[in-house]
Amino acid sequence: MQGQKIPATVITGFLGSGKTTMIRNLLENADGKRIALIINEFGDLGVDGGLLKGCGIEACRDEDVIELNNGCICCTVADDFIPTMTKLLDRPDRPDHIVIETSGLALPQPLVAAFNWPEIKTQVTVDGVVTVIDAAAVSEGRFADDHDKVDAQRSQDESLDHESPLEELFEDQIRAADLIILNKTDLISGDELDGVKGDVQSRSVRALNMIPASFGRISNQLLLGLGVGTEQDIANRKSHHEMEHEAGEEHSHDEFESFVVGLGPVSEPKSFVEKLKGVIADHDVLRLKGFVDVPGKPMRLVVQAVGSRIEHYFDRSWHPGEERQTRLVVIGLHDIDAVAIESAMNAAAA
Ligand SMILES: Nc1nc2c(ncn2[C@@H]2O[C@H](COP(=O)(O)OP(=O)(O)OP(=O)(O)O)[C@@H](O)[C@H]2O)c(=O)[nH]1
Repeated sequence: MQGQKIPATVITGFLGSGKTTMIRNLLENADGKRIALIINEFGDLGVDGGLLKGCGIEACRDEDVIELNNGCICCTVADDFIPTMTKLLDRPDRPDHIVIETSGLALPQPLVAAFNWPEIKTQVTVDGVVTVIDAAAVSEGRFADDHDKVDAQRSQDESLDHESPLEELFEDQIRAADLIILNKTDLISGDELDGVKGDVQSRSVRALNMIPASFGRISNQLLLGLGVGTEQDIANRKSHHEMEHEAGEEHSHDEFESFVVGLGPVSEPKSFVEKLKGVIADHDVLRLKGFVDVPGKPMRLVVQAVGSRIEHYFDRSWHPGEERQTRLVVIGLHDIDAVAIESAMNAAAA
């Protein structure tokens, strides 16, 4: 029992694993609970907040959706997260539950540790860390594909301790978890799911609690009310980066790069999306998402790509007075060729 403290659920998981989709489901089933959302994204375009704000779900009031877009939450704890939490806690109408969506590149550990800061420790506790995993991506080996190369590098240089940045993050997010959602099971077979479970468990010394799901459809009874108080156990869940930091290395997100591409109106969205698939494949784009202005359509088009999988749909009407724009955020590894990608996207939109 955590007394009168407000429970906060931290939802983490790699880029595009399905965090926002799961949160939407959670809000749709809020059952009268007042839930405040803190959403952190990598990249300057608040797509997740933009999708949740005004989504029409009764439990999702615009003032309860707080966006933190000044970098990954794990690096901006003191400047962004703590002041945001204190402001939220000072409101006269305090929420029943707080849900924090980290960016797909965030290490959850520093965020969870922040709940031990005196400003918030007496008022909030971490109900649990929920890590969403793209089971289809794991099954395709997207987080482990550099093993041979890394092992070869290690054998050349004894001091080298780095796995691929994707694999390290994947493991850090698993190690922080109280509950793991193996999402996107609609894309894999039962045998593949068993393989994913084995792979994920092999990355943690603790026995993991894993639930398979598709489109984040999990009962709130399973998701909320874990009652763990994870902040008290954070010392046992060290990330690769914390261990490296103890060895004198600094944590940064230098391995990843994001930029926003602004384009003109797109009159042929189907063909645009087909061409984007090629751009993503040619340039190893990890994540691409944003909004598209389709002339003659009253609705805003959402484009979402996770690796080679791409989706597009109209989500809501452009608001009166809102500028109709085509803006997409692109995320990749640090050597991604932003100039070539921007020019290819311009060509795709033409
Ligand atoms: N097939 C399938 N697609 C899914 C599932 N869950 C989410 N998606 C799709 O995956 C894409 C990314 O989902 P999001 O919920 O935005 O993922 P996210 O983790 O919030 O993404 P970031 O915040 O960018 O890291 C969207 O196109 C979703 O529709 C699922 O279970 N199955």
